[in-house]
Amino acid sequence: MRLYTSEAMRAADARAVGLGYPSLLLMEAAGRAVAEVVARAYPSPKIVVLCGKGNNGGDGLVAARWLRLWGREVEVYAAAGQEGDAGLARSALEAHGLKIQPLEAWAPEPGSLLVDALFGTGLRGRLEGFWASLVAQIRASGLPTVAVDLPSGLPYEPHLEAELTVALAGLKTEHLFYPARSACGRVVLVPIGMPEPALVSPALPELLTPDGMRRLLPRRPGNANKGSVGRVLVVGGQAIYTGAPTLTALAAARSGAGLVTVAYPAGSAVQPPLEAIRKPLQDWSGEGLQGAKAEAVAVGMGTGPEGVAAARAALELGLPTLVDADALQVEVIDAYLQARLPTVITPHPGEAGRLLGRSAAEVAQQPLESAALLARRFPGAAVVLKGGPTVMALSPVPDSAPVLAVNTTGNAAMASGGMGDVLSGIIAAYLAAGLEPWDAARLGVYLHGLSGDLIGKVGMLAHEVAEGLPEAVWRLSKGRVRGFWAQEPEADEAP
Ligand SMILES: NC(=O)C1=CN([C@@H]2O[C@H](COP(=O)(O)OP(=O)(O)OC[C@H]3O[C@@H](n4cnc5c(N)ncnc54)[C@H](O)[C@@H]3O)[C@@H](O)[C@H]2O)[C@@H](O)CC1
Ligand SMILES: Nc1ncnc2c1ncn2[C@@H]1O[C@H](COP(=O)(O)OP(=O)(O)O)[C@@H](O)[C@H]1O
Ligand SMILES: [K+]
Repeated sequence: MRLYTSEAMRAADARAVGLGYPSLLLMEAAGRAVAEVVARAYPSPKIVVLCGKGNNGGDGLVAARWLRLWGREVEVYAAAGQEGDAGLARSALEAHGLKIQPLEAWAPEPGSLLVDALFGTGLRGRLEGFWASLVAQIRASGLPTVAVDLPSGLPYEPHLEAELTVALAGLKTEHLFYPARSACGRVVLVPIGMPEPALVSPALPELLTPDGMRRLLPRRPGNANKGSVGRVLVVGGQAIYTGAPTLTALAAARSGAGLVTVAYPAGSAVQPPLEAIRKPLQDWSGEGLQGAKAEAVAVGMGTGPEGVAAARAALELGLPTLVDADALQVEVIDAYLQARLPTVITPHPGEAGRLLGRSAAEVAQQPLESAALLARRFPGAAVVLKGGPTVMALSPVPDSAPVLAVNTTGNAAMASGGMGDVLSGIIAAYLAAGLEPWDAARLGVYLHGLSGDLIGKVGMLAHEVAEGLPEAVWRLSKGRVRGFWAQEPEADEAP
């Protein structure tokens, strides 16, 4: 599944039409799907559909027809001058005897439900004049609103705020990224019959889906032993961040690693989990790490200024490595890539900003672009730019266009200390289990967020997210996970 910009979705529409798929069929499917979602989510109120001049308005006119045919009380207010498919949708509705009123005549009616079919992906620039005051009037009414495709006005200000948004054919950036995402409310994605070749475009970011991620889960044969399913070495810890490597080790073990070893400065207060092997080090010379039994390393968590020394010591093991936190320095990552080691880097916006020479705020405002820049700067490394949502990027070879992926799990309750350390442990466990960096990164990010969603409450702690991983993996493996865009998420899995 791909993530679209408005432009990319319009291109997909054009490809469908180019393939011979009639656009009126798409509009009919879109409008009917909107009607179905509205009818199910709002069984009783009077429905007021507000339609613009373009195809978004056309979808609203189709939805109004079906809702009326299903016996719902429907009023329609529309801009004048629909043409093409939207014009046909208008005459089809009028053929059923419904009188369409001008948009200017709309006034808020308490108890009604609004369907916002004013603007979708065709909006160019901010709303002004009549449209801006209509948006203000609708918002001031406080009436519940269902948006067709996008809340009108997005991604600019002003825009409508929807309780529910019915995304047509594919999810758009506004449905995933803040602040626009807040205006969408609950998002339900509906297919509209678009031919698959029209939808797929490798240049668009991949959206991590339950099906896609389930396929990446490593199989655990019945005769597995602790040495055969992946052993992880965690290298970190220092005076004040003694919990960080412990959380990473816990998460690696909870992700199925057969053995976890924690290497930390001797004399520090690091307390590895009971099940872990301890490796207290006298210094970061690297000698102390030799002989550690592992198939992958996680380095950098809680090392403070010793991060570079720790990462250089770990580099000598020649293993697939996850580089995090204090080890995230340009010279470290370059050294790993020069050594041709499979590498995953997991910066948060502050660390990414440091690597790119930008501010954390700039990175957080442009996560897709920033992840792509990091991938180009560090070709061969799987880049995990953490955030809500986390974005991943990989340029397989120098100067290659990065492939991008966007996570679809996780929630704001995960904004608390130690969550990143847990993510590092998960990804390291999958590296140790033999997954390629790109697969380990995507699966790890997805499961981390899924475990957080299964808890879903503010105040949850990082170690609880680690403890929840077996349940998250089990549900994913059994096909019991649905994307946030599903019409009816399973009751016991919704946050
Ligand atoms: N084949 C297709 O193209 C399909 C399109 N679909 C729907 O069509 C929508 C896109 O339709 P359109 O491309 O017609 O675009 P919209 O309906 O989103 O908006 C286009 C209209 O808005 C006006 N407009 C643009 N910017 C404005 C601004 N800043 N201020 C005031 N007016 C402005 C344009 O002049 C035009 O009349 C999608 O969001 C979706 O709802 C669906 O029907 C499915 C198929
Ligand atoms: N609002 C949010 N939505 C989704 N995930 C979030 C959100 N806030 C934080 N997270 C996740 O929590 C983790 C935080 O990582 P990080 O900042 O490195 O924490 P720490 O350094 O305390 O371990 C990341 O994986 C991030 O994606
Ligand atoms: K809309």
